[in-house]
Amino acid sequence: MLDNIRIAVATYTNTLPFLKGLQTSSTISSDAELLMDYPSACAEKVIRNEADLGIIPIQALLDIPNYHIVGDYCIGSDGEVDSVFIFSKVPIEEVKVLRLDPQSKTSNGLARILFKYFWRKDVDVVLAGEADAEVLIGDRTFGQKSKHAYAYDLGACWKEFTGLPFAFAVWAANKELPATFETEFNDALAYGLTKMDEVIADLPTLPNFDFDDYLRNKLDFRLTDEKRQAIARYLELYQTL
Ligand SMILES: C=C(O[C@@H]1C=C(C(=O)O)C=C[C@H]1O)C(=O)O
Repeated sequence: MLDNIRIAVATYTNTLPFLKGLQTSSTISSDAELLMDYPSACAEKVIRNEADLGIIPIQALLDIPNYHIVGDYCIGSDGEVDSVFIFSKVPIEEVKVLRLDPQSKTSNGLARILFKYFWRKDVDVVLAGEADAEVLIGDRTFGQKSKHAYAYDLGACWKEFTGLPFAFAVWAANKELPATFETEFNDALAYGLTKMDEVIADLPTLPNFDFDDYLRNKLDFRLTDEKRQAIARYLELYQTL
């Protein structure tokens, strides 16, 4: 039995309903420690065993031996997600250099998958420096869509490519966890999602971004069979890059 379970939680708005549930649950607050960071850093913590479970970008599942997905929820969408983009100076068919987002794992891989198999186009991929297009995820994209010549929503592009919804990140552990903990954990996530009104009421107002629409309509937190299919498809394609 683990005394103090370490949970890596993303600092993005899309994780706030889950965070509310985890902070409200007396069992989770007494048995667990919440470690807050951006998504790629949450993954590193679980990979390096500095956390026992966390919200894991699905690409990083490939780096966690014996991972197991915990519970029935994810950060996903069925089409447009409104916080995962390729912002570009030119139309997608003219992109030569693509810059990745250091805070992302899944969406960086998703952009490369889409270039290769959906747009069928070779691009140079860089981690920093000049580029004609960039991957950008999370809160840093809010209200930015109209400021770029071209914006491609990767949730929408994936749906057009596969006909499937998508799960960008899932709750996953790097070890066996007590079944009672996993049940409490999943119940806490479910409870947090019922508190959406409170989560939204606490958010600021942004000129070009609708938090209500984002959290209630664009994001889809249920880890359905179709999303599990999407994860399997993504991981298969990622390994051919
Ligand atoms: C929809 C999003 O999903 C995120 C995208 C991730 C990624 O690209 O690695 C990881 C975690 C999720 O929070 C987002 O944060 O905008």
